[in-house]
Formats: sequence, C-alpha cells, structure tokens
Amino acid sequence: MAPAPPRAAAISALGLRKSYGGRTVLDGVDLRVPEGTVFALLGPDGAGKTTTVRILSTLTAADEGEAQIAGHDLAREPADVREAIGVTGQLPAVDRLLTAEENLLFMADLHHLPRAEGRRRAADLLRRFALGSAASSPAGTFPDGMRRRLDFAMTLVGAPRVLFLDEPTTGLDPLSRRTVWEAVRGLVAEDGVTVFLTTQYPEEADQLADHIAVLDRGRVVAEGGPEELRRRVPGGHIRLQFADTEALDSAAALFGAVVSDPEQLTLQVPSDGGFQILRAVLDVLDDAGLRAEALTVYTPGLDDVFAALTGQPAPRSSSQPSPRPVARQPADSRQESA
Ligand SMILES: Nc1ncnc2c1ncn2[C@@H]1O[C@H](COP(=O)(O)OP(=O)(O)OP(=O)(O)O)[C@@H](O)[C@H]1O
Repeated sequence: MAPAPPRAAAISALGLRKSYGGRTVLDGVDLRVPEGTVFALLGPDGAGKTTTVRILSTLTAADEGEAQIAGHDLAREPADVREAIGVTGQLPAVDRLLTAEENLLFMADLHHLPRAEGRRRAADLLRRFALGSAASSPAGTFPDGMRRRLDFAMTLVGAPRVLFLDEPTTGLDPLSRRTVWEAVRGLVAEDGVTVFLTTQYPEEADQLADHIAVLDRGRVVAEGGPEELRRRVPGGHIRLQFADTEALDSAAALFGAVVSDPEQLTLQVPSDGGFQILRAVLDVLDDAGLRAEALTVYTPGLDDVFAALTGQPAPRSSSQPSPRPVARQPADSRQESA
C-alpha cells in the first residue's frame, strides 16, 4: 500500500524574527504544523513562546519572516487569518456579570450564529468543559480554573479551524487541567481542529502533542515526536537485578562498562531504549547461563530532554498529571521477568 500523502500545513512559518529595543526575542524560527494535529512549543519562561503566538495570530508584526495560517498569508490577509483562528486569552474575555451560558450566547451573537445554533453550541461547550452545573451562575463567582475553562470555551464558539493556546494550563487545578486536555483531544479527533499550544511543562507536551519544538532563547533547538526527542538525550539504560553477588559480578564482567550496585544487586547497562539492545542483553545473559531476577528499561523523560536542551530544570505543574499509558511514560519503567 502506498504511504499516505503528507497532510497539508495548517501553519507554516519561515525565518520569524523579532526584537524589542535591540534585544532579539525570536531569532529565525521555522515551523510547520500539519492540519488536524497538535503542535507544542515547549520552552522555559522568556523563551519567546508568547511572542510567537502573538505573531502567528496577527496581534504583533514580525520584523522578518513569513507565515501562512489556514491557507492565508499572515502579512497580506490578516483578516482571513483572524477569521480562521481562535486564541485563548484574547478579548473579549469572560464577562463576570453574565452567567457561563450568557457569556457563550454573547459570543455566538458576535459570530452572527442563528439563535438555535448558538444555543446548541453553548450547550455542547458547557458539557465539554464540565461547566453544566454552573451554567446559570454569574462567572464572577467562579473559581479561577472554572473561569479559564469558560474563557477557552468562548474561543471555540466561532468554530475556529486553527486554535492557539498560550500556556493553557499554567496554574490550573488538576480537574481543570484534565478537562482542558480532554477538550483539546476532542477538538482534534472529532472536529479536525489544528492546535498550536505553548507550554513550559514537558508532561503537557508529552500528553497532547504529535510534534514538539523546544524553544530556547528565541531559537528552536530541537523538534520531533515525543519518542524521537527522548532518544536524543543520553541516560537511557537497562537495569538488571540478580539474586546474589556471584551472579552480579559474573554479569558485570560480561558487560564491561556498566554501573554496578552491590547493595541492590543491580547493574545498569547503557541503552538507547530500542528493542535490539534489549534482545542483545538477554542473549548475552542466556549464553552465559545467567538469570536476572528483574529487568527494567529506563528511557529518559521529556523532563530530561528539556533540561539537557535548555540547561534549566523542567518546571513542574502544581500537581501530578493524570496517569498515562505505560508505553508513553517518560520515565519508562516496564517490568519484565527475565
Ligand atoms: N512588548 C514587549 N516589549 C519588550 N519586551 C518584550 C515584549 N514582549 C515580550 N518581551 C520580552 O521578550 C522575551 C520573550 O517573551 P515571551 O513572552 O515571548 O516569552 P515566553 O516564552 O512566552 O515566556 P513567558 O512564559 O514568561 O511568557 C521576554 O524577555 C520578554 O520580556
């Protein structure tokens, strides 16, 4: 079967540059985001993430470079670009005197939706963002996380094809964060929306993004899928545990340059996380008639990738993210008996 043709780009940018008062904030950023995918721009504070979003959403002009959004040229057709996109945090924000439902209906009026269609969209968004129980309360009484969810929902009333989310979950409580993540997944899977999000949390990029670009001091220093990025940094290993010192020492002699821990009776064999090396390690043990009691494969997490690429520790969200499938865990520890 012929491979699927590459998806058209919903966002493409070439050579974006921006300086403020002689200080370079974006230093030649190239990006390509295929339609119907989630792209994460991951980077520490001040890397230039918000500036990138502001440029791509027509709020700020780049000094140099060009971009196309949803088939429209950013510089020549800004009104068409604005028509196709949604941006979180953009005005009009939540009106605190109106209820959640009224805020959504107000947005529907701004987008000239017919009454019935507006009501249908408002009801759908209240459900998607777990705001149903608060539909009739004034938004001024909402806790922060709930108000941010409503703000996000309001961006969606106009059914944008391309959505920019600038740090959508920074400072959010775990329920609000999960709700936002689920909403993003639903928008992509059910509506084919393209999502461009910025985040300082590696786990958020890992959870949501098909493709991640790491931005540091105005430059994209690495990009790829989450797995691809993990393989870029050293530190992956296979950890073997033995029943006694004799087996441990025999295995250590076989593998050469390994870290041995006599107290735990473990060895760490360097690994790129691939299947080949795992098989080779098991073959070496087998051939020598040695048996490991336990085997753990450790691949570096995106936190390690972030730290290696930016020279800064990855910021942690205020709470633990929801558990993910084992196959995608960053600090992957798959237990297998050997
Ligand atoms: N309007 C402006 N005038 C002057 N400097 C600015 C302006 N906007 C951004 N900057 C500077 O540009 C740099 C990048 O800012 P930007 O907000 O794009 O970073 P960021 O990656 O989004 O970080 P943060 O998470 O802190 O928002 C920062 O040093 C910031 O102070």
